[in-house]
Amino acid sequence: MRPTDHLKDLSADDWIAVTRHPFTEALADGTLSEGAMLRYLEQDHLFLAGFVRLLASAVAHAPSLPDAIPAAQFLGLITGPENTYFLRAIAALGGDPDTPATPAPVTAEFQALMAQAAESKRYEQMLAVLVVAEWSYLDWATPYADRADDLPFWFGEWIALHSGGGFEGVVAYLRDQLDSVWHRLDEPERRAVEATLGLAVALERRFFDAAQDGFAQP
Ligand SMILES: Cc1ncc(CO)c(N)n1
Repeated sequence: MRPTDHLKDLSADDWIAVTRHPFTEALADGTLSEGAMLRYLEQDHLFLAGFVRLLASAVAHAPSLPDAIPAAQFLGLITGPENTYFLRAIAALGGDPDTPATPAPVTAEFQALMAQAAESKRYEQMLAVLVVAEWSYLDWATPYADRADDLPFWFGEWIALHSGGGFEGVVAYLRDQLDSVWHRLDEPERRAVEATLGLAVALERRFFDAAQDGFAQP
């Protein structure tokens, strides 16, 4: 079994909760309220700031240039079209894209986990969080890919950004990186990857749970 399949299986319950969540079901049905989508995107834009630093750290710690290049290109996508999506969608939903929201507790925990991984100097720790973030989004979004064009852009583009061949390639690359580094880890390092990856899946679940009740705002 691939190490990344083993790692996902350790969090099977949380994984299913994340990838078949009522929040993303409502998003893909177009029934999610605009207020709930706005509050989700405001919190997720804060997530993105930590994610960019984490991905940049992974670029810096990749063992070779060919290992670094797909992550570097993905960094361009996230800081380009994806960031622009955030700015357009937050504005269209009535928010102010220039004023960062106050981090909700789960957002702050996610930021702390990403900062810890980014500063760990351990490539496998960075990959543990990156694999969860991208693979779980690919899994929830893929079944809805054919609906993206029929939805308002703030729903449809969010699905399109996390499905399709290009994004599948990103996830395949991140999994390959973690699968290869896994074989060079000793037992304590493997247990540490399992712990970080499990924490990341649990936080993804709590993030959607919180998003579903508007991050505790009316
Ligand atoms: C919380 C969260 N996890 C993963 C992704 C995918 O990048 C995202 N945008 N937000």
